Amino acid sequence: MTRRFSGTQLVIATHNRGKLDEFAQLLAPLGITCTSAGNLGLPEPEETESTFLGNARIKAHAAARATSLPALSDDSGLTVDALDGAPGVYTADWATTPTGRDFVHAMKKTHAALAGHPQPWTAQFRCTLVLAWPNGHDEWVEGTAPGRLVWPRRGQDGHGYDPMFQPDGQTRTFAELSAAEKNAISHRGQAVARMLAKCFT
Ligand SMILES: O=c1nc[nH]c2c1ncn2[C@H]1C[C@H](O)[C@@H](COP(=O)(O)OP(=O)(O)OP(=O)(O)O)O1
Ligand SMILES: [Mg+2]
Repeated sequence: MTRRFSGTQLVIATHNRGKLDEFAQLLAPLGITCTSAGNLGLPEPEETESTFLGNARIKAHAAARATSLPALSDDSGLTVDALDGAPGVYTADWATTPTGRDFVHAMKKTHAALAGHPQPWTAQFRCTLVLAWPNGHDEWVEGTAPGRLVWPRRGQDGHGYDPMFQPDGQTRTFAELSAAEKNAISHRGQAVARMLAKCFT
């Protein structure tokens, strides 16, 4: 049986500021109090699974256990068709440098991997959301945003790989869209809509 959320407090199980800002906007209509794992100072769990769902479960259950509150996690990434789905669950790892995460580095690495591959460089942003309760129950949904990678990268807004991702039906990249425009079509926006329909109605 699908379990429904009936509380007044929810932990967003992320340490990513860009995701958190998007969740704040997407969940604002619910009128519930949201805190985040990052702002609570919870440790960032190791993402040791090989699927988005597996890693989303790790993050949601860790935060739910630590806070005794329901927790919503997001595991997401970019799958590039010409790269057989890479970077996929390793999308964040491609940003790793000796001095921390650097998404300009990650985008350059992605562009370099596409050398010799004909355009369009079709790709998808994918998001799996897990809502976990302290007793160990969870519910999950997915969202996908199809599009293509562009180079040079364009736009100042957004986060992560947004400047090199142009969603289908748009001439602008995610980083050139307003937050509301991105949320209306993004992998995360679609997954949140599905989670709201599944567990918050
Ligand atoms: O809308 C997006 N716009 C641009 N880039 C994005 C987006 N959504 C995911 N991404 C990229 C960033 C990160 O490199 C990876 C997710 O990795 P992922 O482990 O799920 O997130 P994270 O480590 O940044 O934060 P956390 O695990 O604390 O939620 O995909
Ligand atoms: Mg992560």
